[in-house]
Amino acid sequence: MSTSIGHSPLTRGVLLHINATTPTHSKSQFPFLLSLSIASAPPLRAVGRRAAASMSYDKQLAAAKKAASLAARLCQKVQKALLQSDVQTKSDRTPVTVADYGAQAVVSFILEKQFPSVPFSLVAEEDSGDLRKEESRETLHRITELVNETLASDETSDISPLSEEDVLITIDKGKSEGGPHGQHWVLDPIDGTKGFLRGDQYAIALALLDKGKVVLGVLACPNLPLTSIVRYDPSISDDKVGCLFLAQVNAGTYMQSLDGSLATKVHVSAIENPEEASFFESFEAAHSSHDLSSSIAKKLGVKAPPARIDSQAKYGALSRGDGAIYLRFPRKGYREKIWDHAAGCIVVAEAGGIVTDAGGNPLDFSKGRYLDLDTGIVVTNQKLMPKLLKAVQDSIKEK
Ligand SMILES: Nc1ncnc2c1ncn2[C@@H]1O[C@H](COP(=O)(O)O)[C@@H](OP(=O)(O)O)[C@H]1O
Ligand SMILES: [Mg+2]
Ligand SMILES: [Mg+2]
Ligand SMILES: [Mg+2]
Repeated sequence: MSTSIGHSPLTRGVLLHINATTPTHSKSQFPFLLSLSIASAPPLRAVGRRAAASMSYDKQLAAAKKAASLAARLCQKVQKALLQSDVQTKSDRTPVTVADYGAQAVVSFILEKQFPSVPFSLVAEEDSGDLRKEESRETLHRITELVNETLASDETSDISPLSEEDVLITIDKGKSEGGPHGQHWVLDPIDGTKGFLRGDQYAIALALLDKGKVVLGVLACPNLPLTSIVRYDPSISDDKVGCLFLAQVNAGTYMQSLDGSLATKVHVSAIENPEEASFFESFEAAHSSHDLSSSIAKKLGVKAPPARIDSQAKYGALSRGDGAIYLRFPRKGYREKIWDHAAGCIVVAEAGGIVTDAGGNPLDFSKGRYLDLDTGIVVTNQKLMPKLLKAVQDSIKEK
């Protein structure tokens, strides 16, 4: 038995409203979180453990937040009225939509414009190859319209519309190889495209690497409920949806609603007894072996059925304690890409969790576009990790 989590946004409003009884927080409590406008980004300020750190990424975090929020706006618009012609198939047979391309263009454009004096490097999933083909003319036209509408909807900016060629060039800024030197943005414009197409969970995932380490991450999850996803039943619940997770190295992870009405510090689950832990895995069985995770859960005595969720929304949900474990075991030979994990990884780590491969090694984002890891990805809190890794390694041996 399993729980599949998602909802059709066609039947639900995605705009959020502030509940009068919900506590809100002053700007001074969360200096790096609240402004969508970069112009009014707060001054650098030590926050918590970051006081000891030598480097602050406040400005980059404010820019990332603005870029991901605008990209989420574009994606929500497309998901509400998805056309058949909005979807294409890439050469690796995975789907891509006008929203994947549009979101990549929006994020790339905003980030480059924001930091004109530093070399811009972006490692992103999509490229313009297929869009430059004759048969994609209409698709490119639609993407360009979407990008221009989205950029124009940001009342803080005043830019002239992009041409189709500008959009193609902006998408292709994402071809950087990343690596261990300098700073690189890492973007998955829509993580969980299959979930997006089903009307379920997806995320805009944006991170910054500095000398090969992830130093900030933003996850925009337009369909994630503000309350726990494990108890969420979209057919009967009218919980508000739309979460933004923000993490900066040594400064913790915060969550707010996508409309900016809430900002709270989040922590991973403190559960120590695996019997009480619920676990997350991919909705798509082709992305991660459900059999292997079920044998691990059995060994640990986990009682709850797995919660199957698309995208890095799993990392976001885990960072606030909706569940305690996330297991991912792709088929042998599959190479994980850095944009599928960079933002999620820091969101969980700054909330007190650990992300490793099946051998217990931390993920290494300094090797270029791919992660080079030992079988699978394992995520949980500090207390559960030793037991979990033992169960993982025993189950892999038995396979
Ligand atoms: N055979 C496979 N094994 C593992 N991951 C795969 C896969 N095919 C695609 N993916 C990745 O799984 C991601 C979605 O993860 P999840 O299963 O957690 O929703 C996809 O991201 P995109 O949707 O950005 O392409 C894609 O990169
Ligand atoms: Mg993809
Ligand atoms: Mg992805
Ligand atoms: Mg993607």
